Amino acid sequence: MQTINDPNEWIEDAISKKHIKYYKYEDFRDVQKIGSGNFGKVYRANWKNLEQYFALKSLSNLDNKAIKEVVKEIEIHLFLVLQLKEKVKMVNSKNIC
Ligand SMILES: Nc1ncnc2c1ncn2[C@@H]1O[C@H](COP(=O)(O)OP(=O)(O)OP(=O)(O)O)[C@@H](O)[C@H]1O
Repeated sequence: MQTINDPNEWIEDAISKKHIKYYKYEDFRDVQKIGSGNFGKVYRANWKNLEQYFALKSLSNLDNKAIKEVVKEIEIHLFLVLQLKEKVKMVNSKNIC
């Protein structure tokens, strides 16, 4: 298991390499708490002028364990997005034939 020496540095590095997209907190509005988990609280919010809701997660303690949880969640999201894109491609190719 890889050890992360400085979680803040790890996050900054992931953002600069564009592995993680950075959103300014001030661009979110109508932030409302919707739940809490082992790593912190979860809020729903709108971003900029979009009506769509986003889930914001605040980590109460940014340590190695929390970072690994963040990475795991990003991997799950990426996997689901890729699966969805494949399904859309399949539907589109069926419609073309
Ligand atoms: N994307 C989301 N949309 C709506 N509600 C969410 C979303 N993510 C989290 N929640 C709510 O916040 C709660 C806590 O979520 P969170 O992911 O922090 O913890 P968990 O998955 O329940 O447990 P753990 O802390 O062990 O990962 C969830 O149970 C759910 O009610």
